[in-house]
Amino acid sequence: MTEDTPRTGTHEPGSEPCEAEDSIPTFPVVASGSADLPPHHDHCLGCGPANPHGHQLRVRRDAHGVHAHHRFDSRHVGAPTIAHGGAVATVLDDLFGFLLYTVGELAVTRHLAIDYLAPVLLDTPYTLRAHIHARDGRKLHLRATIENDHAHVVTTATALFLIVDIDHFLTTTHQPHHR
Ligand SMILES: CCCCCCCCCCCCCCCC(=O)SCCNC(=O)CCNC(=O)[C@H](O)C(C)(C)COP(=O)(O)OP(=O)(O)OC[C@H]1O[C@@H](n2cnc3c(N)ncnc32)[C@H](O)[C@@H]1OP(=O)(O)O
Repeated sequence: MTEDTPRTGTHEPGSEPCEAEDSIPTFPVVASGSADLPPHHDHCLGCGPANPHGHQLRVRRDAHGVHAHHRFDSRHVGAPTIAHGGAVATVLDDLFGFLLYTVGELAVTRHLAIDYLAPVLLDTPYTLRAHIHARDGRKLHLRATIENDHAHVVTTATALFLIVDIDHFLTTTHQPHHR
């Protein structure tokens, strides 16, 4: 761990931004019931407020994990009137990334699986929820749902995130893994 390593610890709601002065994102543990969690970084495709092409997801921690309210719009169209499955996956992957605020660690997606049970419609309100199903060492097994205003679940997702250290983001020589 170096002095550039993202900090972990307890975050008082609304007290400090996600990014340190040197622009290295931090993943402090954020208390349940707090206000919006900080975006991963300003230009994050899922949640960055400065990314005009992004989803600008706003996520809160709750007693079970994290949740968000979201509407897909015409930028995310797949089949007419329906959100593109890749856009839905983007938002779910990013939502999973907010669970890092419940563990206070850096982690990345190793596996993401999505069941599209019913179309996700454009310009329609949805509630997204994610929680940690199990932790096994550095493996985080995660689950998520998207439900409509009638409490019907339209999408479910599971993910395996692996905890990594800061060097993961600093090296440019990653080798692919073959399973
Ligand atoms: C300048 C600083 C910037 C900092 C900035 C921070 C930003 C933080 C942003 C977060 C924001 C989030 C946003 C959304 C989340 C993304 O978008 S993350 C981006 C997408 N993901 C990636 O790029 C990850 C690419 N993959 C990798 O780099 C490497 O594969 C990994 C994930 C580091 C894992 O490599 P590894 O450590 O060698 O692990 P590997 O041996 O493959 O597997 C580890 C274990 O998992 C098991 N496993 C693997 N796959 C499976 C599977 N499908 N099922 C079951 N088990 C499996 C293996 O069997 C193994 O088990 P054990 O043998 O240990 O018991």
